[in-house]
Amino acid sequence: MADSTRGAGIRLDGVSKHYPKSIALDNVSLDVKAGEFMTFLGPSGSGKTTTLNLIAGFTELTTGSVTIDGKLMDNVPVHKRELGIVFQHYALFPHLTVLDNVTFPLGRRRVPKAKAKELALAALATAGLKGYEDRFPKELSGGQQQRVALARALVFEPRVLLLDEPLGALDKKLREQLQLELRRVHQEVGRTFVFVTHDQEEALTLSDRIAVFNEGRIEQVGTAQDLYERPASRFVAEFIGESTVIENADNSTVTVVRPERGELYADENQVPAGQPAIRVHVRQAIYLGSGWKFEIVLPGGEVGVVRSNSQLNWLSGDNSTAVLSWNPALAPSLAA
Ligand SMILES: Nc1ncnc2c1ncn2[C@@H]1O[C@H](COP(=O)(O)OP(=O)(O)OP(=O)(O)O)[C@@H](O)[C@H]1O
Repeated sequence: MADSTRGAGIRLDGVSKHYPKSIALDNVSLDVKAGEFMTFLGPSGSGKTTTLNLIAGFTELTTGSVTIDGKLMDNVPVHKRELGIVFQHYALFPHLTVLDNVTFPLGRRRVPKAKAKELALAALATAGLKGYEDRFPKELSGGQQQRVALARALVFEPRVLLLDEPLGALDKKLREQLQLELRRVHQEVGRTFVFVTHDQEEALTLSDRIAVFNEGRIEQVGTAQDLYERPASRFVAEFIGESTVIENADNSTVTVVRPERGELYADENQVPAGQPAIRVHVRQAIYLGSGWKFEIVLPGGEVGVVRSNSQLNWLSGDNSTAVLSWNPALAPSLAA
C-alpha cells in the first residue's frame, strides 16, 4: 500500500492569474492531500496548466498563495520546490543514454556516482524499463520515452510529481496501458501526483480525486463517484459521463438522468406510480454488446441517452416514440 507520508500536501488559497487580456485563473482554492492522486480535468483553456505552473513556480501569481508541505512558496524558485515534472513533450537529452538521462538530476544534486546509478536503476525498474539502460532516446518508442521522463522525475524522490498531459501524444491503446502503470507507480512510490488531462475517462481511471475546471474556476472537487452520482453543476454533469438533462418546469433547476437510471416504456400506463413521464422520440438504438443504448430526443429538442439490457422490441417498425421515466431518488436535481 502507498505510504502517504512520503508525499507532500499542497494548498492553493484564493489563487488568481490575470493576463492583460484575460483571466486565466479566478480565485481558486484547493487542498491536495499528501500522497493523493489528484487530477485537474477540464476543457481546453479552462486553467489546468496555469494552475500546475503556479504550483511549480513557472508562473507568478496575481493573487493568493501556494503552500507545499506547509511551507508558503512566495519567492521560492522552481528548483527549490523539489518537484518532479513530466510534460507531454519532455525532451530527453538525445546524446545521453537512458541511464544518463535518469541520473542527470542526481548529478546536479551532487549525489555520488555509484549511489546515483543505484537510484536510477531503481527508478527505471519502477517505470518498467529494466534492460533499456544503454539505449539512446531515438531507439525508444514514444511510450518508452515517456517512461524515461517518468523515471527521471522520480529519481530524486520528490514528494510531489506534476504531470501535464504526459500521455497526450500516445495512441489510445498505449495510453490505456500507461494509465494503469501510472496508477501502479503512484501506489508504489506513495508520492503526491497532480495530473492534468482533458480526457474524462483517463481522469476516472487514475484519480483518487478530480478537480473539474471550467473558465478559470474549479466547479467541483471529488471522487469519480461523487462527480458522477452527485454533480454540483450542469457543467460537471455534462462533462463527466453521459446524461439526459431535463429542464424542470420552473426553469431554475435541471434533473440529471444517467443512462443506466433512465427507463423507457411503451406508454404512460406502464410508468411506476409517482415517477415522472416524458414522451420522447427514440432516434437510434445502438447495440453495445453488453446491452443497448438508445439516443432519445426530448420535447424541447435536447438529446439524451438511455441504456437498457434489452432491445425493447416494441420500439421496432415505425413506432419510435417512448415514455422516459426514472426513479427521482436516483437522479439529482441541480440549479440550472
Ligand atoms: N502566457 C499567457 N498569456 C496570456 N494568456 C494566457 C497565457 N497562458 C495562458 N493564457 C490563457 O489562460 C487561459 C487558461 O489557459 P491554460 O493553459 O491554463 O488552460 P488549460 O486548461 O491547461 O488548457 P489546455 O487543455 O488547452 O492546455 C486560456 O484562456 C489561455 O489563453
